[in-house]
Amino acid sequence: MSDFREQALHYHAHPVPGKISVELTKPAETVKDLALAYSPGVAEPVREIAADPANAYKYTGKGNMVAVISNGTAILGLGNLGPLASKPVMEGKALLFKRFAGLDSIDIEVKHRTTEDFINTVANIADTFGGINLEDIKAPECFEIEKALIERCEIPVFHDDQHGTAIVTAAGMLNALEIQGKDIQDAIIVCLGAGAAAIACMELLIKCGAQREHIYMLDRKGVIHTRRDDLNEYKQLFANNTDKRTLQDVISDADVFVGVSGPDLLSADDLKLMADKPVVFACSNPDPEINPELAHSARTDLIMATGRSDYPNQVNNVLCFPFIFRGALDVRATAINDEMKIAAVEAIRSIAKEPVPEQVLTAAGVESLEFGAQYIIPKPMDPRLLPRIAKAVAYAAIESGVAQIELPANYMADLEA
Ligand SMILES: NC(=O)C1=CN([C@@H]2O[C@H](COP(=O)(O)OP(=O)(O)OC[C@H]3O[C@@H](n4cnc5c(N)ncnc54)[C@H](OP(=O)(O)O)[C@@H]3O)[C@@H](O)[C@H]2O)C=CC1
Ligand SMILES: CC(=O)C(=O)O
Ligand SMILES: [Mg+2]
Repeated sequence: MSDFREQALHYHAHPVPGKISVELTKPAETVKDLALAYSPGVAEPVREIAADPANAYKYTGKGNMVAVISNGTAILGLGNLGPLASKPVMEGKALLFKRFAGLDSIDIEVKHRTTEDFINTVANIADTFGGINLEDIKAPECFEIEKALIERCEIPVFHDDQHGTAIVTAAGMLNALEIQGKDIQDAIIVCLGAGAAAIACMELLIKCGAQREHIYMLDRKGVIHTRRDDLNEYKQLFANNTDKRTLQDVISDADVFVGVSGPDLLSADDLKLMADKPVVFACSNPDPEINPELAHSARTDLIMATGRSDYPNQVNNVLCFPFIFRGALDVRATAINDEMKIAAVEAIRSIAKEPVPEQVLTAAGVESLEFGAQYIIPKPMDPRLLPRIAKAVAYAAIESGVAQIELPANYMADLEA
């Protein structure tokens, strides 16, 4: 067993199996405590909630609780390995919610026969939570699932692999193109992958200025083009009227490569075909579309990012989902809309351009970090992410009319100081 594999398994197994547990927020030591916590005291909040469901936010943990829900059909880039095998990833997302945004989170892995079964299961338990983070559900079912749940649930429902990934990709991409001296409106973009992450990333890049006709998307069968008759309605939106058919055809002179597909699918020779000063986001986890060492040995003028923690420029939805939910829940938003997503993009982008706090340098094990090719996007442990993104998102929710309560006075002020 490799040393790292052994360490990873040991980390998950000891001192207790798994990565999360439940803690109590109230005393439960005396007879009086138990009388308040359970019978007879618990009947009082029950009656209050039955009279007005909004009281669930006052008397239970609902408002600070996010469910991380998966069916294990697209676990990272490992594929459809089933709900139970997805549990370490879902516990991991719960860990990140708590560590980075103080949100309580529970993982739920759903075994189901039909897409409708899955939707019904989630819709039927949704009221328990303040928000629902859907995770690692493959395309195209993920689109139908998210749409149906948004319609049926009164709390924010957010498919992280779509929108969390898109927000972080857009923030990193706008910064990377700025550093390379390129404009997103002119950029020729190749997107390898045509699933949950790919479709959402490209749609958000278009909202940020990219031209749809400059985007070449590929799935396992090659370029998605207008003469294909096997495209689902989501891929159809990216059907390009072109004679180009292969990755090599479209990567020639491209400015941008976004990989949200699988490991080792982009070769050094492919990379050499790209235009001057390219931007390469090889975001497949755990193994990127091209290894960064190989990419940097192939050319010196590129900006390179991966989804991993152990290389510079980590383009990973961890930079978004804890913080966007924090802001959404703090104003009891009914949805996470485009205005909130764009606010998150701008907040993430701007942090990368400012001096980096000492504690981030220490955690990253480096002496300095400065906006540039090796630092296009903040590190996940940057303490500015929480106040800046949550506040921007909460304000966007209020301004766009989906907030149900006002922000508390001096919101996040102590963390911003
Ligand atoms: N860094 C980050 O933050 C994130 C990274 N990701 C990564 O993106 C990848 C996809 O995830 P997700 O979108 O959720 O999964 P989906 O299952 O929804 O989509 C996978 C897509 O990849 C395509 N694909 C797979 N293998 C190949 C191949 N050999 N050549 C071309 N296309 C291929 C599939 O093609 P087809 O349609 O033909 O089946 C499909 O369109 C994963 O590796 C995941 O780890 C995802 C979310 C966040
Ligand atoms: C990061 C993540 O969500 C993924 O790779 O699926
Ligand atoms: Mg995921």
